[in-house]
Amino acid sequence: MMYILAPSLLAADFTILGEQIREIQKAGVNYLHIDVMDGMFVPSISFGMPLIASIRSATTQFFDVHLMITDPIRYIKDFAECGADGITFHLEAADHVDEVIDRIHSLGLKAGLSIKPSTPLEEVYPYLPKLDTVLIMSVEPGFGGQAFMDEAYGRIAELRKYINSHCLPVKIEVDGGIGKKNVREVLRAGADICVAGSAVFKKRSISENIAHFMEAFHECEEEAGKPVTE
Ligand SMILES: O=C(CO)[C@@H](O)[C@H](O)COP(=O)(O)O
Ligand SMILES: [Fe+2]
Repeated sequence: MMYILAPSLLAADFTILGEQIREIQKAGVNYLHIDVMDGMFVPSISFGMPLIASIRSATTQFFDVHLMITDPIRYIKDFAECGADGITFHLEAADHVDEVIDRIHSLGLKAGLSIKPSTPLEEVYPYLPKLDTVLIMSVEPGFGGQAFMDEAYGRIAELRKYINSHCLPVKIEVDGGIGKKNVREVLRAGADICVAGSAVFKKRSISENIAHFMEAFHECEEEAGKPVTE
């Protein structure tokens, strides 16, 4: 099991964005989580295609685009063209979820489906065989820097149990309020990919912050690899 850290660009310092992206890559992290908000599906507006296209030329990292937008099918092609490697959209925002997944795959990208904290987990089950990732929101989507909602642990564990029992290769991504204090619990509950904005970009240096995550990842990887003894 190899865990993935997905630093969320939303918390970056945009005056030195290029430098910060290089620092993440230098620390060995090959993923960037890019939150797109439209002011409709969520109250806030973040950034869109021009920013993604601009940073695309600066890095080979996997661009994990998290669309918090209403009716996402309208923009899948645009996000593919500006450099997304994977697109995750919200189940609550799409009328025809299957169609959006198919559109993402037809453009050669990984497809992810996200649910808000109040959406019943079972609603993603019918789509699991087609998906590359499920993104469990551990905060209300819309803003960085919020506190992790503890109810997410049970949802992650339940989804992990379902995925394993059906032998599905889909990955579990968890987004919102993850830091060095709770990352181990998130992984133990069953996450594969941890999104972290504030905990990567704020307080200490990016490289120190990433080192804390890597330490937790290694510990939990060892734990998970251990034979179970009773
Ligand atoms: O999608 C979202 C928020 O809607 C997230 O990706 C946040 O940007 C994560 O930030 P932190 O909670 O880690 O600060
Ligand atoms: Fe996100």
